[in-house]
Amino acid sequence: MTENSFIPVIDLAPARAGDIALAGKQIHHAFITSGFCYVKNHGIPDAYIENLRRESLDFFHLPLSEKDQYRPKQAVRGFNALNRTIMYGAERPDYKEFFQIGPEFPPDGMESPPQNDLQGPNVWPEGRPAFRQAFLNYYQAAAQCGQLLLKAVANSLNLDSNFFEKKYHYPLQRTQTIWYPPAQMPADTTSITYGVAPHTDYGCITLLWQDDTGGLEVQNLQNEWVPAAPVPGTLVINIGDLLCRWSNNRYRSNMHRVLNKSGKERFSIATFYDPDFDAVINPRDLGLPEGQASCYEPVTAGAYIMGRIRDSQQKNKSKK
Ligand SMILES: O=C(O)CCC(=O)C(=O)O
Ligand SMILES: [Fe+2]
Repeated sequence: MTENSFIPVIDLAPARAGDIALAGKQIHHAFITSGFCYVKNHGIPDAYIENLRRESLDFFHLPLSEKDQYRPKQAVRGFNALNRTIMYGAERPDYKEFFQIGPEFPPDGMESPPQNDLQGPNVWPEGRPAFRQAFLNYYQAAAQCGQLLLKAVANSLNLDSNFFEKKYHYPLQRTQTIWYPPAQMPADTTSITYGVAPHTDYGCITLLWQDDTGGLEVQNLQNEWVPAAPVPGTLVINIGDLLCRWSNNRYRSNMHRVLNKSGKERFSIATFYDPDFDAVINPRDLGLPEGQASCYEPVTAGAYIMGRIRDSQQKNKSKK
């Protein structure tokens, strides 16, 4: 199989014009095979990407002491420094910094406290209104693209095209700008310094913009690592463990990793576009093929994602 058919490029232009069927068919093929595809004509304006890239790099290039004022107080919002995230099962922390935002809660003008651990106010660097605006513009455009992709996913599973809308009233969308400094080999060179160690994503669907540096790799059907090389004008889309579970394992949540061997910095923007905290994830609702039993009990999206986050924190603690 060529890499191209393993991670196909899907044109979203017809879907954006209202014809979802072709995208549905292509997504079905991609998600039962690699769990990955590229999408072009995704609807996120180039200017939004460029503005967020420029604003984020300006921020990441600041001294650590300045960036660290914006470290998360809750819900991983804000600036996360180098060496502070470690993937489950990994030897050493990921060699990346990232800045994360999520849905603003409580919404402007409301006083109520956050109702769960994934909610909370965003953290914004002081004196950088253009950073905030660029982030919010991208965040909203990524949500629109996420909604369109989920229509295609619904079509791909022969569901009503609005199936996921009912599960996405206040989605758990997390958008991160990620900075991979030029990698340095650790003194102990027996283990590799990953930008992101091998992992699967926790949630339903991930939308990733990557610059032209390269370094993202995906496992093929022989469990070998193959590059998901940058394709100009596209996003990389992959599914996570929650959609795999929801689809009763028909769709593949595939292992991937980042190895920045370029000797240069790398920049990417990841959006984890996940359902409402309270959305019930029940494989039976996605229509089980004839004769297939459900492999999983229903679970809420929030409980599942929080459980995965807690699990990884505990495993990492017990490693130390
Ligand atoms: O930066 C990338 O290319 C991928 C990042 C990723 O896989 C993640 O953050 O889950
Ligand atoms: Fe990932």
